Amino acid sequence: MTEQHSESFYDALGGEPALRRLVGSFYDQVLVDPLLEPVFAHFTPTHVEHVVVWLSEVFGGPAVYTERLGGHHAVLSSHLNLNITEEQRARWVEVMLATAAKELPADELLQRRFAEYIEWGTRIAASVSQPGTELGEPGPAPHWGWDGLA
Ligand code: HEM
Repeated sequence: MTEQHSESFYDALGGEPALRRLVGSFYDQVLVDPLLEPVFAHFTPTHVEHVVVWLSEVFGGPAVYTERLGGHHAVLSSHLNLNITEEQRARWVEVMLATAAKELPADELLQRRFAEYIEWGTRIAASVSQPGTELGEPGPAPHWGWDGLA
């Protein structure tokens, strides 16, 4: 943890309520975006809640995704065979970061670390989404904070 941030990354970003606002607003935009909407043809309302729970765990909140929703392996599996293009990945990032700028605190390091996770995570999602991917055992859920990937 850096000197100027005594609060945990999770608390600083506003915990689960902030992530719920972020993800809700994000999918409102994704589901009407011409490039992204076709990828989310099988979207369900539980999707939003599951992404909130995943992001909470990654950023230092409770490990509920690992305990109840299948953990890292399940998140990666959700993206298998989606065939996400680089254009779609980049658009996903663009919408997410624009939403984070509005919904998360205007702390420069917090926004930067969040953006780094999003860049990293979307590259993995797009990579495993290509045909023929075999996941193997991906290990525990990643953790991300003031110093990036823990
Ligand atoms: C940091 C990046 C990402 C995170 C944290 C993430 C997180 C998740 C999670 C937690 C789920 C499971 C939802 C559930 O259980 O219902 C999921 C599913 C999904 N994700 Fe992502 N995702 C990321 C990137 C992407 C990208 C870049 C795309 C496409 C452009 C994408 C498209 C999808 C789709 C279509 C599903 C639903 C698959 C189905 O129908 O079950 N994701 N994602």
